[in-house]
Amino acid sequence: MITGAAQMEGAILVVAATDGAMPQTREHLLLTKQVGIPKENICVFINKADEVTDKETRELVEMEIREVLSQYQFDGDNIPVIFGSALCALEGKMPEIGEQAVKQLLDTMDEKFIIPNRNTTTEPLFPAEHVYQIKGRGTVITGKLERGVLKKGDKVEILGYDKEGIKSVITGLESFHKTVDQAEPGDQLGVLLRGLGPKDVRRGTVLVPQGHNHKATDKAKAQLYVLKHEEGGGKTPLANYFSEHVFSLTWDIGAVIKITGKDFIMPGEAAEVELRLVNKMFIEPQQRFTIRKDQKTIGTGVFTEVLPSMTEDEKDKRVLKKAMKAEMERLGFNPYGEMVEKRLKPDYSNAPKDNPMAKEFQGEQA
Ligand SMILES: Nc1nc2c(ncn2[C@@H]2O[C@H](COP(=O)(O)OP(=O)(O)OP(=O)(O)O)[C@@H](O)[C@H]2O)c(=O)[nH]1
Repeated sequence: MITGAAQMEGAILVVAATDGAMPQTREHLLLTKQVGIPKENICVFINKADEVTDKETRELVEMEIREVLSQYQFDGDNIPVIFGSALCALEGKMPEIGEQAVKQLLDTMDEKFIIPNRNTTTEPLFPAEHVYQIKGRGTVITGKLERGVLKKGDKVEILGYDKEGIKSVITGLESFHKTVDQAEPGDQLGVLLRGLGPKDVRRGTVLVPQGHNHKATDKAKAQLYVLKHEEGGGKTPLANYFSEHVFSLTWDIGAVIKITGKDFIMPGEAAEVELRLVNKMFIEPQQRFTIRKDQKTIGTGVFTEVLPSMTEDEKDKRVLKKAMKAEMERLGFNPYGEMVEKRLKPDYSNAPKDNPMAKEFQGEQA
């Protein structure tokens, strides 16, 4: 769900009646909060009801999921919970848990979900999801208009992946195969742009109006929460200079994490960090992000301050390696994995012995 998560305004939490709440249930609830889905806009579909027919087990699964919802500050007592079976719906069997349950799910969403406040007065922001080159017409970017209004003829600029100052004009807007003159926040759009080269825009860049005062940056401060293992996260803490993959809006990119004020972030803990990205991207305060490793969400956070881009020295890989080596020698153990240790050959002779944190890094790397 992660990269698509920038697009979401409501959520159906699907739980198998045979399994109940799993670590990924918690992970997704956290992410649901993280992407700012209104609390009213969530409902639960307990699937595989064909395999769990007795009332008591169903009640137990429902109770458990309501408890988990409450743990994550959702209204566990009142969130709609629907039992059904996707398989029966597909195969046209047992309509009361098949087709009818799916219809009930759709009706519930129609009735209960609120349309989020769509900000039409602020400066537009349109993150690119997909980019197509159409011969003779130009470049089409698809995605969701995050905020503001876009009109045909608007002068826009592309920002992100080190790009800045690439200007264009909107020559057409399309929403669900219909040409429109104006697009509003929340609209799923195709935006046709004039005069762009194939490398000017890609997934993860954003469109903002010309005259904006953003600057793409590769350095920002953020507040980061590291997921617990039970929330689908990793088992090991996060150490200084860890390189991870950061996802925000529609972009995702490698980043080095510097922790402010402490050496590690334990699973279940939050801390202030500085993120140093591989490319300059669109970042603004309050923008949310997640950190993923090996298909797993290990952290979620919010950018708090945009910092000036990195200096050449800060970008220098050798400087980073030196810092990692110094960190290993200061801690007296290696949090970065064998490969790094082999390459950097830290000298532990003057390092403190038996750092209790060392064992936190044994076993599975987060
Ligand atoms: N009995 C039964 N099986 C179902 C139902 N819905 C899905 N399944 C089966 O459950 C299995 C998992 O389905 P997926 O669609 O891969 O579910 P998923 O949530 O992506 O699974 P994960 O990868 O484990 O997260 C498949 O074999 C489906 O056929 C259902 O309503 N009843």
